[in-house]
Parts: sequence; structure tokens; C-alpha cells
Amino acid sequence: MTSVLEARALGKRYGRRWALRDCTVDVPAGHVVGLVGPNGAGKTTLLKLAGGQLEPTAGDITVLGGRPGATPAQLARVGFVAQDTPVYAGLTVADHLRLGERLNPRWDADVARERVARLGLGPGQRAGRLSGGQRAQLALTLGLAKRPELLILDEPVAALDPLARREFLQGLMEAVAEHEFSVLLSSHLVSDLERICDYLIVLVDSHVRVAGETERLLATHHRLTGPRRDPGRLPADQHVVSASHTDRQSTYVVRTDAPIHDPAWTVSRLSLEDLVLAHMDGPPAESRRAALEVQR
Ligand SMILES: Nc1ncnc2c1ncn2[C@@H]1O[C@H](COP(=O)(O)OP(=O)(O)OP(=O)(O)O)[C@@H](O)[C@H]1O
Repeated sequence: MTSVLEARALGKRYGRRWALRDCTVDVPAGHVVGLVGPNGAGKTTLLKLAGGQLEPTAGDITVLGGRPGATPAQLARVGFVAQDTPVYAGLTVADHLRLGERLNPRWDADVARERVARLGLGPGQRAGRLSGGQRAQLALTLGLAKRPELLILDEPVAALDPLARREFLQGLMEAVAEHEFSVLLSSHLVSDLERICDYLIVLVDSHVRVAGETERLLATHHRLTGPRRDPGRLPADQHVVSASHTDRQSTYVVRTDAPIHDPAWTVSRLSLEDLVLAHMDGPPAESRRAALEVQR
């Protein structure tokens, strides 16, 4: 199956600072992909590289098998809704739909009209007078009516109240079920991502910390609690994601494909939020086994 997003050693540098570095990831098509990470981790940078708004400084990126933004045909296959729900304040809802139709060769006018009617947006209303939630819905409508194979959404629900957020995500999921396209969206709200995403990418400090199908990630991450133990004494196939210790007790989050039989450990599953937080908290991979020594 074609990859929706394939990056090899991808990097973007602003001046001397890397916003994204050594990013290697291969996401199969047909997923709703959540991109999560702390402020400044490089999420918007990765999304803009995927949308063709930025050129890489290093490495390669392909989206749906093509170079992002390289040709009009490639541009037509990818929808991009930027972080600040970009609509034109002076234009009406109907103006936006006309503009969308003019600019997008695969424009689906029925989808646009039906969504606008369902949302109760008046065609004559100016976008500048809409609420934040309505503006987000209008931007989503434009993205959906473009009928992309991949829809990229940069923090689409950040400004929305919980109800508007739920409606927005429901609308997105209904559209995905109906038209079967891939979605790549960033958010700080892991509970929202947990509801709608079946694939997750965690970015930390401009690097991909972990990526994979959420079910698989949940099945291969475990919390181990037991008598204090040095990370060097864990089996080699247990990759330490995060660790904390008291004088007597150690708690590890580990990633492993193998079952854990050690009777010294109490083993528990993680929620997706715990899993994300463990990766965001944990030291970089190269220093994880030395983590206990550093803390002493
Ligand atoms: N145009 C720019 N010029 C210089 N530095 C930039 C520019 N855009 C982003 N950066 C820097 O690149 C890094 C990654 O930024 P990016 O916006 O991709 O992060 P993010 O994960 O989307 O953050 P947030 O969650 O806060 O939106 C940050 O350190 C940021 O300051």
C-alpha cells in the first residue's frame, strides 16, 4: 500500500537551530494519524513540509508517493488547514465556497453546501463575524470539499470549547467514514486523539520519539513497578521509555514485543495519554540505560 507520508532523515533548520531533525517515519495510507508533542517540538514544521509550504534543509519527504507541492496535481491531492483556522474575515461563507470551487479541481460542491447547511452557517454571513468554532468548521468544510486523499490539520480544535470540539471531530470522522481519505492532525489534547486516531507520532525536541498504530503501541508498552532495579539489569529487549525511582522502588515504562514474566514486577497497561507523557518525559533513547546512574 502507498505510504501517505514517508520521511527519510528529514530535517528543517532555521538559521542555526533545527526545528525538525533526522525524522524518519513511514505512515501507511488509510489512517487518522495524530501528531503530538510539546510546544516547539516541530509539529507545525513537519506538517508544513508535508503540505509543501516548506522545503527540507536535509533528507527527503514524499506524500502519497510524490514530492509535496511539486505539481498542481499533487497540490490537489492534499488539503491543508493551518493552525489559525484560516478564513478571510471580509468574505462571506458563500464567497469561501465559490473561491474553493475556483481553486480546487476536485471540488465537491454538494459536500460543501450540505455541510454548511447542516452547521447552520448562513451563506451571507461574513467569516469575520463567525465564532471560533464556526470558523474552524468553515475551514474544515473547505478542506473536506476539496476531496483530498490526505487532509492535514494543524491543531484544529485548539480554540474550541469541549462541545464544539466534539462536533468538529465527529464531523471529521463522519467524512472519513464516507470518503475514506487519510488524515494527519496535530493536537495537544491526547484525549481527543485517543478517540479518533488509529496511528500516532510523538515528536519531542525536533525528533520522532515513537510512531505506530495506536493499538500496537498500547499492546507493546507496559508499566513495571517493583523493587528498585538498575536499568542495566533489565532484559535487552525491554526498551526503557521512562523511569522513576524511590529508595526502594523502581517504576519503568518499557516498550517490548515480548511478554513480561518476571514475578518481581507488577505489570500494568498504559492509557494513550500515559504512553505519550512517558515518551515526552523520558530521556533521549541513547541515554535511557544510563538514566539511573545520572540520577544518583
Ligand atoms: N519561521 C521560523 N523561524 C525561526 N524559527 C522557527 C520558525 N518556525 C518555527 N521555528 C522554530 O522551530 C521550532 C519548532 O517549531 P514548530 O512550530 O514546528 O513547533 P510545534 O511543535 O508546532 O509547536 P507548538 O505546539 O507550540 O505549535 C521552534 O523552536 C520554533 O521556535
